[in-house]
Amino acid sequence: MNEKKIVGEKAVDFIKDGMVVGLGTGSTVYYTILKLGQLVKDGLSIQGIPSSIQTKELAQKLKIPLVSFKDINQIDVAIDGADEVDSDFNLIKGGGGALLREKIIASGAKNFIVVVTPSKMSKTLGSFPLPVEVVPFGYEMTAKHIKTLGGKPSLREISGTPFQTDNGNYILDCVFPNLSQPKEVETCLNLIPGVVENGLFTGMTDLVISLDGRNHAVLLESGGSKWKQ
Ligand SMILES: O=C[C@H](O)[C@H](O)[C@H](O)COP(=O)(O)O
Repeated sequence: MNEKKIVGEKAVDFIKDGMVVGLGTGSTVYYTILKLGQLVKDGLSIQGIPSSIQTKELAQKLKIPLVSFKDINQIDVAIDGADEVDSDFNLIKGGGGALLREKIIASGAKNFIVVVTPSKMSKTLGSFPLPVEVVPFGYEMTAKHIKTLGGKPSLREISGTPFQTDNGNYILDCVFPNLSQPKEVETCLNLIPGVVENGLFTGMTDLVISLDGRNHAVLLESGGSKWKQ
């Protein structure tokens, strides 16, 4: 049984003909995109807007028509995975380094759906180190400023060289002992010179798709949901 496939595929139930769909990044939304590719092949007419080069290449392979921001007025639905989800549906994202483009897309979407396996759900955020995208120039100084907020940053590296995002930036993975006030931390981090964006997505999620005890997809709506049909 593939948990990611069950929750990922369920999200396509919310996609209708003619929609502009924000396509997230990662191994869970991968199944959403595969399913969308199948539906497009069968005649569904949508336009996708990808949140990473990886997703763009996948969508192109599946022949999902893509648009750019200059050609659209709004994104109808964005679908994405997450690294951690709290009880108010605030998120930590960016485990794959795509957080900036993902946040631009989610913030421009009428509705934002998050697809996660149950292991990602927690009462309070903080088990997953918070990814913060920073410009390479002076990132050591940016890291010092993050420490004053209580975070312990470490530069993300691949085989000894800094990981680079699709935007040419670095990622500092920051352990925060307490993320019970995620909105505050999200705002304060983005005020630090050198920080481009951080992986806290607060107050953005309209619907979480996860699994129940029998491994069936469940739809969870937050109290503050702004879900619009
Ligand atoms: O940068 C990556 C994204 O924020 C992903 O959506 C997140 O890391 C979850 O990915 P996955 O579904 O592979 O766990």
